[in-house]
Amino acid sequence: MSETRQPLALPQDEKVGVLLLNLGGPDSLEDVQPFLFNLFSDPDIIRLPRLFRFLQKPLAEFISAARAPKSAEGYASIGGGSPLRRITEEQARLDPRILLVTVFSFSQARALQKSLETKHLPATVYVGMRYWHPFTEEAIEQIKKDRITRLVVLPLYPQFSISTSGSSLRLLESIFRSDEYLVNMQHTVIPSWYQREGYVKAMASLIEKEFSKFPNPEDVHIFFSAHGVPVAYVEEAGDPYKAEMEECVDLIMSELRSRGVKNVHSLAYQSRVGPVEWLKPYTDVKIKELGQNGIKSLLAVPISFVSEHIETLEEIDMEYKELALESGIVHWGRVPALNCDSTFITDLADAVIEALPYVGAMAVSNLEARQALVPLGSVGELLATYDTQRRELPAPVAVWEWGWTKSAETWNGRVAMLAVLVLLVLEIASGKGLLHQWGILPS
Ligand SMILES: C=CC1=C(C)c2cc3[nH]c(cc4nc(cc5[nH]c(cc1n2)c(C)c5CCC(=O)O)C(CCC(=O)O)=C4C)c(C)c3C=C
Ligand SMILES: [Fe+2]
Repeated sequence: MSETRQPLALPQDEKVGVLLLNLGGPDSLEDVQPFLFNLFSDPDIIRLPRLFRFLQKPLAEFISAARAPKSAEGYASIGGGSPLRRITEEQARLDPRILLVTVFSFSQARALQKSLETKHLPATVYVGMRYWHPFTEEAIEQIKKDRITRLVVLPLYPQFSISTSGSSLRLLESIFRSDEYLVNMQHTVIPSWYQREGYVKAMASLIEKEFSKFPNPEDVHIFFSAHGVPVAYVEEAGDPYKAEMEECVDLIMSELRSRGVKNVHSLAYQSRVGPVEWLKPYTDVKIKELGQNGIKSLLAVPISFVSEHIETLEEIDMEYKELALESGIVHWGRVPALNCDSTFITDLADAVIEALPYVGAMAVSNLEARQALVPLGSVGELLATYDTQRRELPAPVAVWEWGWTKSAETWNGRVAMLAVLVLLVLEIASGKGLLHQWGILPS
């Protein structure tokens, strides 16, 4: 973690790139529905049975239209769009002059590039989002234009999940496979990094700092809230997310204990959508329970994401805060996201430098890499270590809300259109049906 690391001995014609992968979020309210469409088109978010894969896009169209009004309300309440792009771009390439002016809004990409320069590694840091601009495909185009020869792929999720880093890596795999330049470009992936000392210390420091804002810091309940995933991801597809999350919380708590912090803590999962069972305890249920049990001071710690986003700014800061106060909690606090925290960014830079020797090499020969739940390696090697059978998973999102609602008529129309589409596809595929009988389609 020192700034005085020796320059890396790289051949002169090597050009190093770092690709930060992230989720992406709508820049404006008009972007909400197309953003949701991209999200629900992802088979790692809604995995349909093989026979029904052709319905992925119509279904995504349907669900995104259904969810857009509620989702847009959330984005409207945080200023009309997601701050994710701005923060992530700033995380890549930090310009210290501008930092003095607007400290908080600085993106991780800028910061990481600056930190790598300080550590004598000239590298270009790119941002590739999964569901919105700048898309991963756009970042890859730039990487090709810049003639990058060694690439370190760094998903900006501390813990690995099939639905986040896994989905981004699957997309990368398909892009890499279909391009001659990329097939030959050497790369490695840092699949998860919640166990890194710098990350753990940075999180512990942020938590400690918030304590001082409470009247009785020793009574504060530390409440880790992670984004949930459906239970089936963990139990049926082998997603390591839950195990990594629990280990991550243990590591941060051990660091706090070593600093003399004795506070009680708990972990819950937020942001579930749809009717299927998600990881428990649910954040809202747990908050109520803590209130009923007489907890008066609660410090919420968002743990699955390193940037401020809709689920910190709206769900935690507004919805959960209100619920906590209604449940009897008197003193509420929230730990800010790491964003461009210098300990964190410096540690990410170290992670990149440590991963570089594995670019193009089989990381499984490295003991430390092998011990991780998801080992360091190339995109292909990584995807071979988990979820290999790509089992069918229940759709996490409600496709239909029963009951006579205001939008029922619109939805009847949409359902009818969807049914016609399904019948049409089935008829074309089978060569049989009414349209063939009536001579509308040739036999
Ligand atoms: C580790 C983080 C995340 C996991 C795991 C995750 C899984 C997951 N998410 C959905 C559905 C939605 N996610 C949405 C937004 C969103 N999700 C994450 C992170 C994780 N998701 C972030 C950071 C964001 C916000 C981006 C931003 O704009 O700031 C949304 C859209 C918002 C909404 O309508 O609530 C949906 C929908 C599923 C189904 C899932 C696991 C299967
Ligand atoms: Fe999500």
